[in-house]
Amino acid sequence: AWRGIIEEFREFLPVSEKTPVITLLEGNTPLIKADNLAREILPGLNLYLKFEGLNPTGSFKDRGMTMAVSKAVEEGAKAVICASTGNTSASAAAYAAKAGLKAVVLIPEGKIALGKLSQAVMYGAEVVQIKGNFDDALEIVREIGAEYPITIVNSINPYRLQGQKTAAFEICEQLGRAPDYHFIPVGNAGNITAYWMGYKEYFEAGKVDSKPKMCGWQAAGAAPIVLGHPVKNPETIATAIRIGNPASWKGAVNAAKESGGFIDMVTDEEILEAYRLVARTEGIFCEPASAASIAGVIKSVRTKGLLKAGDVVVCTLTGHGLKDPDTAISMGVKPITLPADKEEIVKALGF
Ligand SMILES: Cc1ncc(COP(=O)(O)O)c(/C=C/C(=O)C(=O)O)c1O
Repeated sequence: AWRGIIEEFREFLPVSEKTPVITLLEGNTPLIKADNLAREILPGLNLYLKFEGLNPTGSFKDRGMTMAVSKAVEEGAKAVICASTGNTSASAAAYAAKAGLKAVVLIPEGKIALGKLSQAVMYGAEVVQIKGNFDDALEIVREIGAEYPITIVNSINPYRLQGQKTAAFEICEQLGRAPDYHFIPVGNAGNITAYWMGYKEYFEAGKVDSKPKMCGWQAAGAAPIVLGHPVKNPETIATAIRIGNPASWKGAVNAAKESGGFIDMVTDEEILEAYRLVARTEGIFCEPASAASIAGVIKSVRTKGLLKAGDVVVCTLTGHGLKDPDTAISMGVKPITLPADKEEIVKALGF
């Protein structure tokens, strides 16, 4: 039975027998062949979706958090802290609860998806909504972590990237090879950095004989790496990646360059088109930020002529759609309301 990513990938992780393993059995998420979606974008494309929304707290953050919290316990920490657009705080709160640690989370007031806030609250974190954005919150967390005995578990904590690189290992095992391209959303840029680390390690270990081109996607209103400068007031409906000054900026640029890939951006409209399309063609409900990777595939085909039939492309869908019910309801097909009368309903449905 699956024992969580630390036990499954121990040989590739900075853990020893002294490391307590705090796990919610994260990882082992499905790699789904998306033939219906591929047909809508580019017939013949071998498109796979790594659905990280099926992790214990509904996002990829659990991979990094099992490592960061296990190492925090090993080092005698009593409390953890993070800034978050939502998913990091949900995951930190859950793993802290499992570990018996206190969790303090700083989130941008009014800019966190409902599902994520409900998780941080339920897992028992101290939830602080700041009058500012994620970048402001991260700055404060860096200062607090430097002055007080509390472990920062944002992806500036190297153990987070160590845990997150295991998704690349799983993809290589599931595909039996590395993909030609890996498309991924980019916010604080830890995940694209972690995946590239993972693909390189698996290649160097002789587990695969190639590495993918890393293709990162920012939201047009929050695209500091694409623009080449921090964005003071980032704005996007994909609130998970509403970040103006990514902590792993260098790692992301390095991943794109070393792999022969790139970092580009997609508009909110393109993100929402992809968000709806993947749900309607594949029955997969991801959150808006995750759909940036699919919007990137669509843009790459439509405007960049980048991909061709036969290419093996993996998109990471980073979070579950249930995280952000408000966006789903506002962007989905409107429900109709009718009296509880069969005839009325049958008529309205045009049977
Ligand atoms: C669904 C979802 N998709 C993509 C990203 C971007 O990953 P990174 O580029 O590694 O930051 C996030 C990130 C969220 C936070 O940064 C946070 O929770 O504080 C996310 O939740």
